[in-house]
Amino acid sequence: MVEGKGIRKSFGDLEVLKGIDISIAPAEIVAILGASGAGKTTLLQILSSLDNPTQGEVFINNTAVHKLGEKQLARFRNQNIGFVFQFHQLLPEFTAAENCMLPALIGGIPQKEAEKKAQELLSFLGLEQRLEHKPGQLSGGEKQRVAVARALINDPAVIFADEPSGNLDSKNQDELMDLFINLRQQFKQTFIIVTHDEHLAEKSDRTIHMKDGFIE
Ligand SMILES: Nc1ncnc2c1ncn2[C@@H]1O[C@H](COP(=O)(O)OP(=O)(O)OP(=O)(O)O)[C@@H](O)[C@H]1O
Repeated sequence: MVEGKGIRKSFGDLEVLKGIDISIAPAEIVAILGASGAGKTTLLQILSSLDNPTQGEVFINNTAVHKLGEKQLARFRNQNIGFVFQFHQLLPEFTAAENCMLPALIGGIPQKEAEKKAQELLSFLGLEQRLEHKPGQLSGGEKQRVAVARALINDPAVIFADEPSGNLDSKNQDELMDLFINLRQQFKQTFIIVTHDEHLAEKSDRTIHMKDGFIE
């Protein structure tokens, strides 16, 4: 499903990723762990096509994403990938339902259909009473669930999450991981999650430990 071959990444003289080979199967939940500065976020950004490797290749769903042009890549991301970040990055002037449906509208789904899908997803995530709330009227856990719904709206095959629970208390952290496991069961998505939390990582199918730009 997601494959990185011989990935190296340098920022100027600093080599942050030093030759990484990684292969993640469909419907697998993988947690990437490691000390601060080990290169976890850099690897996630490259595997998810948000950044280019200095060397190496990335395949998502058998597509060589490093070879796509900018327009093709934007389209590919919209259709195939969901992103969840530590800070939910919801648009403050829009309601939960509007935030959730945005990627569907960008992908060309008609408004009514996008609305319906957003309602279904938010209800599935226990937010049926919050559809018209704006992010400022939601709790941290609720905001993060809206962000998860937004990541799921185009039925992506793979979800990349960078410290998705980093901003949540331990109860909400647990709930978020259980949600990912539940979603994988329902929709068979692949989840690749950068986390500092060993407890969360224990619930994943596989943990990958990074150290100084290598996989241990
Ligand atoms: N755009 C950039 N320009 C220069 N250096 C960068 C850039 N992005 C990351 N780095 C450096 O690359 C190294 C790895 O960063 P990265 O964010 O991948 O680590 P991480 O393992 O995710 O750490 P953390 O757990 O603290 O988020 C760090 O030393 C960081 O300073």
